Amino acid sequence: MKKIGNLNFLLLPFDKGEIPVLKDCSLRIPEGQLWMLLGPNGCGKSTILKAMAGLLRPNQGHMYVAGPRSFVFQNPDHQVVMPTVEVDVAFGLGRFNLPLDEVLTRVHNALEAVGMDEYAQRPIQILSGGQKQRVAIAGALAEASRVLLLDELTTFLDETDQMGVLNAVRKVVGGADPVTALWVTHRLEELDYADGAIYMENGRVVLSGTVEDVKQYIQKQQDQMHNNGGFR
Ligand SMILES: Nc1ncnc2c1ncn2[C@@H]1O[C@H](COP(=O)(O)OP(=O)(O)OP(=O)(O)O)[C@@H](O)[C@H]1O
Repeated sequence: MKKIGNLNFLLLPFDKGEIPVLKDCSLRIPEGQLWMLLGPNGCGKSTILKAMAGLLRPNQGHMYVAGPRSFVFQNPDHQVVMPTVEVDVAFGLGRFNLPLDEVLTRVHNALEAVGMDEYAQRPIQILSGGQKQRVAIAGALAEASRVLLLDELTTFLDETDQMGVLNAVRKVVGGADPVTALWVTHRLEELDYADGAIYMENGRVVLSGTVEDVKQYIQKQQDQMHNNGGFR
């Protein structure tokens, strides 16, 4: 078993039904960093993320993730469901049986961390998609999650909202209390916010390294595709 900072796991061959989706996947993300996970449609990015979050159970192999973790969905309407911002962030704390003072402190700190404190009393339905994503991330932080698993958060967002979410994640990852994040994306411009990147193909991790390494790999793939008339 591998131990890697606060995000420790080893994912061995993993079948979904009869079809193996992830094959010998093992990746490493240093604690307190934001890494991006990229790859063609259907290569297994969301499956890895969901397995790490405990939303999917590998039916072969072993997996180990250290530290409390939270999954943030592509569509915030599937996650941010309470009437106001403050109540939504507090919602997940119900199961911890905390004193009210502590709930309020955690909610305030989490909203501040994602730049949404001044929206605490606002109704959820007036928020933009990116603001809702930041509320979802605040919910994870309030629950003291140390690992954020972020699945294509910006797909439905305009540029302003996209920047708001990227900056919020960057800020919490670089904060005093180390948070580690793995962010699935198709948007190459988002790579510039990352500390490192991983590229997957057909259920395998084919590259894990610097942002520059992954950019070069993608460029090479695109050049090859271009030279082959659009097909690989
Ligand atoms: N519930 C499921 N049952 C069976 N196969 C599934 C299931 N969910 C996904 N798959 C298959 O697993 C493979 C990986 O899917 P996954 O959603 O992880 O890919 P992805 O890289 O996140 O793709 P995208 O970029 O399109 O979101 C695909 O072949 C997909 O069809």
